[in-house]
Amino acid sequence: MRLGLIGCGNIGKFLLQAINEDGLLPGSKIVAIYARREEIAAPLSDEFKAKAYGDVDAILKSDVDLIIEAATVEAAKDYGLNVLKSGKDLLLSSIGAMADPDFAENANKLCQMNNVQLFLPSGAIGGLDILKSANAMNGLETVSITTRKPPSALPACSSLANEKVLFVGSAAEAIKQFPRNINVAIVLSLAGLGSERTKVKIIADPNVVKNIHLIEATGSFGKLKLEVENEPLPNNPKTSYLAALSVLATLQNNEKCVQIG
Ligand SMILES: NC(=O)C1=CN([C@@H]2O[C@H](COP(=O)(O)OP(=O)(O)OC[C@H]3O[C@@H](n4cnc5c(N)ncnc54)[C@H](O)[C@@H]3O)[C@@H](O)[C@H]2O)C=CC1
Ligand SMILES: O=C([O-])CC(=O)C(=O)O
Repeated sequence: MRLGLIGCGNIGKFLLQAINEDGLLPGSKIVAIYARREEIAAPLSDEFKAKAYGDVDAILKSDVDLIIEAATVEAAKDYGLNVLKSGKDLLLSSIGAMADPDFAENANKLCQMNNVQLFLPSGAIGGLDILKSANAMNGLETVSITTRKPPSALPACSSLANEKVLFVGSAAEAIKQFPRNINVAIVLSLAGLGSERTKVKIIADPNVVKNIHLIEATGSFGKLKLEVENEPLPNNPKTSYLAALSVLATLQNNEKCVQIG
């Protein structure tokens, strides 16, 4: 596979290292990168032997097979549909884009029309397999996620002495208010009850150093309780290491004949 990358921050650099340097996706390479600033793209282009492009359209005209978005929800919305229109597969890190009903509907249509695929990795959480099974006969009743992060991983709460609940509400509202911090709630919504019925609580907690996500669900299947204590990425406390790993794992699994889960 020839891969294109939009966004050269922490997840992007992790992928360049893992795929182009460490060979963790045999037969595939990131051959095209786009960062908004040339001074970011140029040294990465040299180091990882991936051509830096000045805009995304130029990458879409090249012979890449799949585009990885590792930028922001806004960027995912700006570029995502054009990627699918151009006949390339798309992998979104910023799954929050899918909370926009127009974007989600158009993305679905384009995938069908152009016979391309949209990959939505599980990111910094898990349990999506359970929710999908639990809802196979519409038996899922409640789904919630409680996210607890250090204040440095959340906006506008750097000097907290005690834990503070920043948000309680639907996943649809959470991603509007915290587009950089709660993409996990949207992938959870997509696997289960949708973004209006998925409940979210976000807590800034000065006593934790990890990004902790507690997922709870009930339904005819029984009950689910799953807590992930995520190590943050070294250069970005906002992003969990598992989120970057899940992008790599999705790419490693997408063409396998035997599909697990
Ligand atoms: N699904 C999940 O569990 C998670 C998803 N995410 C999503 O992944 C994204 C990337 O995460 P990180 O790499 O840790 O963030 P980061 O902040 O380290 O890197 C993002 C990079 O994208 C660049 N960027 C922003 N807008 C752009 C645009 N329009 N075009 C090209 N580049 C652009 C920024 O300059 C930055 O270098 C986050 O913004 C978030 O939306 C992050 C963590 C978990
Ligand atoms: O990395 C995490 O723990 C979750 C996150 O930022 C997101 O879902 O946007």
